[in-house]
Amino acid sequence: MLIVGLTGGIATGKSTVSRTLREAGFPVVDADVVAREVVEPGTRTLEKIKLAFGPNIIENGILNRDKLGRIVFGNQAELTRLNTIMQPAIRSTMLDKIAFWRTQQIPILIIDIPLLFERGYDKKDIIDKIVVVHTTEAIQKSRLEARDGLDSTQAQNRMKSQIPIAEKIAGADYILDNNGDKMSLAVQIEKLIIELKEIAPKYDAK
Ligand SMILES: CC(C)(COP(=O)(O)OP(=O)(O)OC[C@H]1O[C@@H](n2cnc3c(N)ncnc32)[C@H](O)[C@@H]1O)[C@@H](O)C(=O)NCCC(=O)NCCS
Ligand SMILES: Nc1ncnc2c1ncn2[C@@H]1O[C@H](COP(=O)(O)OP(=O)(O)OP(=O)(O)O)[C@@H](O)[C@H]1O
Repeated sequence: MLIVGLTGGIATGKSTVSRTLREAGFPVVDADVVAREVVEPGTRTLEKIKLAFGPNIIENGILNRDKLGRIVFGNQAELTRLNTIMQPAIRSTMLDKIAFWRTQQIPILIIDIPLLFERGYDKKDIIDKIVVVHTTEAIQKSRLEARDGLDSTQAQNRMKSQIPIAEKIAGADYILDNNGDKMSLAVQIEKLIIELKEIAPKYDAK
């Protein structure tokens, strides 16, 4: 199985790309979805978050994501505290999902993971090829503000919580430029699919 890591900066278009890949028939493991699963009501990770950030971070058993986002984005110490709790749980669930897909005899698995580089998934021990979807910072910021209803400072804080996109591009095997319209992105994705299908047989025995 060829494992393809899809990453980029916040709001540069990963979900838009992974949606298209899913529609084209590729299974996708989404780290943002996993990050929600591991804090579902009753989980040990949610309990740890409650201990670290106080009981008010949970309302009716459910994590208040907006409140936690306001605490951690823009405050490195708090973000590190959250990451220390979340990352082991996210990693272990991701590995379980990858192990499941290995039993399904599929040629290509897509891993949509915003923090691929930040979390060391670029070592090629798990992920074989890296796709980076990028935009300019100005476009990234305006799409982020529009999608999530954030003000300029909140958007900037979230962007600054990740390594610069130029470093991600430097580590990419495939690059998708999402500064244009969605049609331009779709054309690049079609080309990417052809290239991935070409190399996938080399990973059959893996
Ligand atoms: C702080 C939380 C509750 C805010 O939730 P919210 O629903 O507002 O955002 P969501 O989870 O949808 O994330 C949106 C984007 O923010 C960025 N982001 C999320 N967590 C982080 C982080 N720890 N560091 C840097 N960027 C992050 C990613 O690009 C992600 O796609 C949430 O982001 C969280 O639990 N983060 C820690 C878990 C994590 O590392 N997730 C990323 C998966 S690898
Ligand atoms: N080419 C494009 N033209 C206009 N808007 C776009 C384009 N690509 C993506 N968008 C919009 O930009 C926003 C961010 O895209 P998307 O949600 O795919 O980013 P993401 O990288 O998955 O974000 P996150 O890191 O938060 O998960 C969305 O509202 C999406 O519809």
